[in-house]
Amino acid sequence: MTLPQDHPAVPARKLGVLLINLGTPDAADARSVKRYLAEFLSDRRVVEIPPILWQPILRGIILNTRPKKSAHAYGQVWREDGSPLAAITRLQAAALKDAFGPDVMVDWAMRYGNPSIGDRLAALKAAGCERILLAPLYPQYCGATTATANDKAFEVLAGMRWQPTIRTLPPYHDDPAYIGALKTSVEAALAALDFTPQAILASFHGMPQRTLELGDPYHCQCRKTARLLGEAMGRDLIVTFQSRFGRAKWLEPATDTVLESLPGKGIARVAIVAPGFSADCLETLEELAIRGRESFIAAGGSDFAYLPCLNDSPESIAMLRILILRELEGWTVPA
Ligand SMILES: C=CC1=C(C)c2cc3[nH]c(cc4nc(cc5[nH]c(cc1n2)c(C)c5CCC(=O)O)C(CCC(=O)O)=C4C)c(C)c3C=C
Ligand SMILES: [Fe+2]
Ligand SMILES: [Fe+2]
Repeated sequence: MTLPQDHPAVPARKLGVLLINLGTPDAADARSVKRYLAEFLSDRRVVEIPPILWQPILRGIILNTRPKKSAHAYGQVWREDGSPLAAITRLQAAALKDAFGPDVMVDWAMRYGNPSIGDRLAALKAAGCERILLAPLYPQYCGATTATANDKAFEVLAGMRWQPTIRTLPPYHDDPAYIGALKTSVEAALAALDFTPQAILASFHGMPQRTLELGDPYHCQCRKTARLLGEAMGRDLIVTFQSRFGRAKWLEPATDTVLESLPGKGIARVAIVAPGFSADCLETLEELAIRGRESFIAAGGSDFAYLPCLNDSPESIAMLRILILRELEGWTVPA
């Protein structure tokens, strides 16, 4: 879109972009994981059970059992520069900073844990950003991810006497820039394999089935992403949902169930990609790449490849730059 002649561009203002992802513990130990899970699983956008019923279960059972198990899982994927999710989001912010130059400040935050949305919003404001784009890095909109990230930012803004002006990044599940970046990334990863997969799974994080019935667009947006990616690649993808949590019915089919069923159907060579995660994390590196592989091979599979997320690859940064620039339109000053 170009601005009409009689509608001049706004004067120069310092612009800020805050990349937001889910959150992760500060360290791969049970104490840190407990602190992180307590915050995450107390979010009413994530667990929609009334607190009077849920908090005793969370405090009495889950926070006494899960942290140790999860800390072990985090330990298997932890990097020298920290939790993969945080390390990769930091790299994405640094690459975008280079891509935008000095007129746009780029920072990053986590919805749960550190660096917090409150601290980073305050830092952008203190650095003189009068206009800030909140960019939750979830291609598919979900109340439990996109909405709660924005809620937290607006909660922080509610405490500011002089608020910056705010925009939010829309979901980009069907954006040609995103589908194109996925196609480039997946095809490059497939070309580097030493086997030819008979099937490719597109595994998305699951959600309770009830959220679909209540009108959350997440499930439909996941399916649309997979359809468009499949069309772009000229082959069908098997859509599955992973990381089931709790006793309620979750979206199906479940990634683990499908993986284990494939060898029995004559499919012994698979590749799996997780297009809903903008950065690799516990749920991809441990649940898919380690446990998924183990269960597929144990079920009789012969070859398994986990294809990485977009992360800070050149195609990912080029895509994010396009999506972000579009939202900054009218805020930017023509060169
Ligand atoms: C990408 C979208 C995500 C949706 C939708 C989502 C929903 C959701 N998740 C849980 C419970 C857990 N998720 C955990 C980790 C986790 N989840 C996402 C993304 C989505 N979650 C990411 C990126 C991560 C990885 C974090 C990391 O540190 O690498 C965990 C913690 C790990 C564990 O103990 O297994 C839990 C718990 C629910 C209940 C939910 C929707 C209702
Ligand atoms: Fe999750
Ligand atoms: Fe998990």
